[in-house]
Amino acid sequence: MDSIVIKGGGELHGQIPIAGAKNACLTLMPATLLSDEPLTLTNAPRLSDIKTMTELLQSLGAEVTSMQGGQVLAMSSHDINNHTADYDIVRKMRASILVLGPMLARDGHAIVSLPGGCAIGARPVDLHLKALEALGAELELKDGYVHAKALGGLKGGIVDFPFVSVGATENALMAATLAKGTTVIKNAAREPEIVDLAHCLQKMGAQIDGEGTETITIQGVDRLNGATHPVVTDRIELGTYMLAPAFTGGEVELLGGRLDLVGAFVEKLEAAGVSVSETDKGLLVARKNGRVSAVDVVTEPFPGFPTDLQAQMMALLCTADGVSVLEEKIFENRFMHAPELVRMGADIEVHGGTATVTGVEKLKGAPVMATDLRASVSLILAALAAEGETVVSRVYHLDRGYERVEDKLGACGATIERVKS
Ligand SMILES: CC(=O)N[C@H]1[C@@H](OP(=O)(O)OP(=O)(O)OC[C@H]2O[C@@H](n3ccc(=O)[nH]c3=O)[C@H](O)[C@@H]2O)O[C@H](CO)[C@@H](O)[C@@H]1O
Ligand SMILES: C=C(OP(=O)(O)O)C(=O)O
Repeated sequence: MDSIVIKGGGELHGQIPIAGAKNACLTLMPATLLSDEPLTLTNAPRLSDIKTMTELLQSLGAEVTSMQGGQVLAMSSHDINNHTADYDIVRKMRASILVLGPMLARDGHAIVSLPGGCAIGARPVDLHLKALEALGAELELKDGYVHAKALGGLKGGIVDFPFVSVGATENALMAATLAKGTTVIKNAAREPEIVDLAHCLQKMGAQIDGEGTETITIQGVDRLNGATHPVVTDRIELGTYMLAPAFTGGEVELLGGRLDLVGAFVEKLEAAGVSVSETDKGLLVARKNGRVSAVDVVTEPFPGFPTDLQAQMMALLCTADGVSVLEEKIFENRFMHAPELVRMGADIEVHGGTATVTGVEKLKGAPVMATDLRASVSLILAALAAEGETVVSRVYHLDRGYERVEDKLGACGATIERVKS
């Protein structure tokens, strides 16, 4: 298993290009199952999760060709010749559940393994299933698999979510594009990845209104055509690298960065004393004076502060001046980075969904273990400004969501290398 070795100290200066969003690409790829014409995605990120989704789609009969080093994915799903998404692939990646809605909508049947929980929480899929039932699907859970049928085809209906779910909104949205009649999704997720999916589906001929708001209305059509679509910028990769100069001092320009993707996060960054400005090419982040200030953070669905940036923000606040309180409202077990940061000298107390961080002057390098995707990168960020050497092990988590992290940070002056084993 590879590890990442970082020697802390030294400001960062330079530019970092931001890739297309993992969480958008993983929902755009299953959309290929809705049409027998080709769907081409440009600006795809080069990540292990994309390879896993490629394998899953290929197992269902889709052709997926990766071009330009992985930045272009040409997909074609002339026929779905296997309607079962197997446990061995689904268990690797929760986004696999997103093939359920499209297969059901196109062919009226699908069998998909339940993804199960993961390190950050139980992560049930009941809302995905209820949404599909509201569109007329009959569902049965057998031997760990969801068996779904809609033999006369899906029918438009009202999908009223009790709380916001990104994944369930995506599954419902894709399924509704081919359902007969009108579907209204209430309390829909408003994440940029949902808007990106809706824009791609619109290019494929879907009739969708209200994406980016709480109510999405879909008028079902008989078939969808092919399209070419660029994957939206990864707001989580963007936020992660915006934090790098906040840890180390210096100035970094994030190429392709957009304020509208990271509004709530930027508010907190500025409150902590970090400056953010727009440039022709993206966003410029600088921390010119001493320590950052403590700030309180509550994670919420978009447009609130994203759960996927909570670990990285906590790492920053470990050396802030004062006491910060972070409340995690999306996932019940998303503080696994806290004990690892404590190994580096942080003062963090976790009670349920709340972490209280009392800033210390400096963290110290240590051997630490990545427990999940965002936890991994929070440890790398912390290590950039820590005294001495940090070795982050189990970085396969990192490779799910960040391409070439060592090259991107190394280009700005960080002392960071991947050690293969
Ligand atoms: C609202 C939110 O911030 N969602 C995040 C979530 O999306 P993801 O789509 O994975 O998760 P959801 O948005 O569906 O989950 C939101 C909440 O709803 C619960 N839930 C979800 C589905 C369901 O059927 N039943 C149920 O109870 C989840 O356990 C969670 O507490 O993780 C992604 C990866 O970290 C993030 O990029 C998303 O921003
Ligand atoms: C937890 C994440 O991804 P996933 O939902 O694929 O586990 C994430 O993107 O931070």
